[in-house]
Amino acid sequence: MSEVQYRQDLVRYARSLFERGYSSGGAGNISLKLPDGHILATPTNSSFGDLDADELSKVTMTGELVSGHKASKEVLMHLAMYRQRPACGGIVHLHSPWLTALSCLPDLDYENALPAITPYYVMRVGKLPVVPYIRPGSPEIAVHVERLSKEHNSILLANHGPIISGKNIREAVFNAEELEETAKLYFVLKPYGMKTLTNENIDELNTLFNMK
Ligand SMILES: O=C(O)[C@@H](O)C(=O)COP(=O)(O)O
Ligand SMILES: [Zn+2]
Repeated sequence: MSEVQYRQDLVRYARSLFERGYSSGGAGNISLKLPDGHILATPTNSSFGDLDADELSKVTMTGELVSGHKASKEVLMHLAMYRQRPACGGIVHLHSPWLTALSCLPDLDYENALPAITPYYVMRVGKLPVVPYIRPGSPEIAVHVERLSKEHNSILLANHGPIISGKNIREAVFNAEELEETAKLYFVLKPYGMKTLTNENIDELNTLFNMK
């Protein structure tokens, strides 16, 4: 695939997320790994709805701008995740409504904010650890993300939103969609209580269908 195609892919997935309400205004950022080892990211203050493929920020793995507009203020957080997950090819950070609502709950389990309520959530994500609230753009977020990324493809930033990775941008978006749906289910079920999968159920899924 050429770099032009990677750029078009990023623009297309961003627009799709925007049109379906996963991101609004200038919220969120996306990146992917290019075959040359550089990272292509959304510029700071850009909207997922109207990205220009030629203006995307191309940065080195240490964050220097190679071309395009100034990168997202969260680029260090993305780079921390790529460093810890060598097979990762795409990352999305969203302010999607259900996950952002989840990130604001007072009684969050910081080890795992979303229990194993469905098999597909277990296959794609499994566990969702939480980083305590830190202001957006702080390099300190990257330190926490680096600590958690080795074991987890998705992390929730308290009072902010999720950062979600995948083998490529398509998989990262699929994981984000599954996670957002699971957060929605969690809120729908919370007043009634919910039956979660057993450790045996989870082990079986991880053996047969691990997509993480
Ligand atoms: O919440 C924030 O301010 C950032 O995390 C964000 O989502 C958008 O920042 P930029 O990518 O720098 O526009
Ligand atoms: Zn954000």
